[in-house]
Amino acid sequence: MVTWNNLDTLTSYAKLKDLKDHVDIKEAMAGENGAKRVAEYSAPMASGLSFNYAAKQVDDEVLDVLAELADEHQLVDKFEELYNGAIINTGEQRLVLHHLARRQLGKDVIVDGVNKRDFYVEQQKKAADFANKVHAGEITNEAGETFTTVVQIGIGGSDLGPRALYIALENWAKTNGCAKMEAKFISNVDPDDAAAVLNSIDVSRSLFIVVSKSGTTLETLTNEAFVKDALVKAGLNPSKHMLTATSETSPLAKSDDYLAAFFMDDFIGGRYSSVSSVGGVILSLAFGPDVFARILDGMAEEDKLATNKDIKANPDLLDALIGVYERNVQGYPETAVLPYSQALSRFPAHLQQCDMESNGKSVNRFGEPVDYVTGPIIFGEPGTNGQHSFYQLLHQGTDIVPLQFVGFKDSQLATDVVIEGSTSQKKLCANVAAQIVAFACGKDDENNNKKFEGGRPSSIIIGDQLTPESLGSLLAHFENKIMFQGFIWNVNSFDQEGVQLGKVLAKRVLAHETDGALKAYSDLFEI
Ligand SMILES: O=P(O)(O)OC[C@H]1O[C@H](O)[C@H](O)[C@@H](O)[C@@H]1O
Repeated sequence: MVTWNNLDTLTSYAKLKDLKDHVDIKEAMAGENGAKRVAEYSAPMASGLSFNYAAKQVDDEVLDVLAELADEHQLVDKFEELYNGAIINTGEQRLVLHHLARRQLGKDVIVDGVNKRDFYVEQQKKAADFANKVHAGEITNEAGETFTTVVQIGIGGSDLGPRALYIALENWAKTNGCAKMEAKFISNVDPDDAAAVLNSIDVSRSLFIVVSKSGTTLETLTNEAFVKDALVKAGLNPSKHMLTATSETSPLAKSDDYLAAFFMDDFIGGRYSSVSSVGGVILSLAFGPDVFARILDGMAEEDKLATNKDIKANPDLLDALIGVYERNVQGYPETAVLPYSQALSRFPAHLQQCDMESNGKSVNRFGEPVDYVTGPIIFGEPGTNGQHSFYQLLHQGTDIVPLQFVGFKDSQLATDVVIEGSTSQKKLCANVAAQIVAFACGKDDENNNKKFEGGRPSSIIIGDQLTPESLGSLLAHFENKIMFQGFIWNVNSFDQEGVQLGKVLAKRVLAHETDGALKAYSDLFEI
C-alpha cells in the first residue's frame, strides 16, 4: 500500500531544498567536464530515443537526493497502483486507465464485469476494421464513391493530441506510402474554423467524426450541427457521413445518427485519450491501422521504462524529478518545450493542455490547500523559428526558464540539399547543439547589452528520426512525466474543475441570465 503525503512532509525534500543553487551549470558545462557530462548524463528511452540532462542544474549529489525522494514518495509504486486500477482520480472518484489502451502493464482491471483492457483493444479493432473497409472501398458514400477525407470535430483533449499526432506523421506517411486519407480538424466554436475546413474539402467524399468524451461540449455540438447543415445543403444524408467517438454513457452514444460509433470511457481523461478511440479512429483512417499500432508500440515500450525504480533507468521519472527540483527548489515558474522538428509543430500545444490542465492545481488530492508551488507554465514553438522570436527573453530576460529540447539526427522526408557545405538538417541540429551550450555557458562581454549570463538549464530528448514508434515514446514520456510530477506534488492530475466555470458563465450569457460585469461585457458584443 502506498501513502499519499504532501511534498513538504518528506525528509528528502528538506534535503533537496538545502541543495538550492548547488550546481553552477556554467562551470559544470565548461571544458572537458562538460563533454563528460554530455556522455554520462543520458538515460536511454524507448524507440532509440535518449534523455540527455547534462545541461540541467544537477550533479550526482542532487541526483542521489532525487532518487531518495522517488523512494520515500513511493513514486513507482504509485504508478503501479494507477495501472492496476486504483481510484487515483480522487476528485471524480475514477480509475485512471489510459496505459491499458497501450495494451500493456499490470493486471486485468475489471469494472462492472468488463475487462477494461479487452474493451480498449476491442474498440481499437473496431476502428481498424472500419478503416480497412473505408480504404478498400467497402464503405463508401451514397453514390458509391470512396471517402478521401476525414474531419475530426472535437476540442481540448478531443482535438489537441490527435491533431498533434496527425501533423507529426502527415508528411512522413506520404513519403512512406501509408497516407490513406487526408485529415482535417474543426475545434473552435468560431464559425470561421468550420467554414474554412468545409471550404477546403469535398464534403461528399468526407467522413466527419464527432469526438466528445462527455458528448455535452458546447463547441463540439455546435460544430456538429454546423457540419450537418452543410451536408444537408449539399443534398447529402448526414448519417451516412458522420461517425462518433464518445463514452458509452454520453448522449451521443444513444443516437442513431451515426454511420458508426466508437467508444472510450470515463477512466481515460480527455488529455490522455490521444490513442483511445478519440485519436485512434482518425489516425487509423488517415494512416492505416498498422501505423496506429506502431504508435501504440512506442508508447508501451516507454511505459515499461516508467516502471523502473532506478531513476537513471527511468527517463520519465527522472525528467519529472528534475522538473520539480527546478520548480520547487530553484523557483523557476515556466518550462519551454522546444522541438527542433517542424512535424512536432503542435506538440507544445498538446503538452500545454496535458501538463497545465493536469497539474495546475492548488489543493492536494484530498482537497486541502498545498503550501508549495505546483505545475509550471508550459509554452513552446519549434526551433529554429522560436530562436527568432522569444529566445531573446530566454537568453537575456530576468527569469530563468528551464528548457526541454527535442531533436532528431535525420529528417523525416528524404528531401534535403547541401548549401554552403551542409544540409538543412545539419543546420537544424547545429542550431540546437549551439543553443544548449549558449544557454548553459553564456558569453562574457564588456558591453552588458551583449553579455549572456548563461546558467540556464536545458535537457534534450534526442533520436534518429521521428517515426510512429519514436512519436509514441515521446508522447508517453511526457504523459508519464506529468503523472509523476502530480504524484510528487500530491495533486490529482486527472480532473479539471478549473475549466468548468467559464463554460457555465458562457451558457448564462447566451441565456441572457446575466447582470453586473457579465452583462456589461455581453452588451459590448450585442449578444
Ligand atoms: O471530449 P469532451 O467531453 O468534449 O471534452 C473536451 C474538453 O472539455 C473540457 O474543456 C475539458 O477541460 C477538457 O479536458 C476536455 O478535453
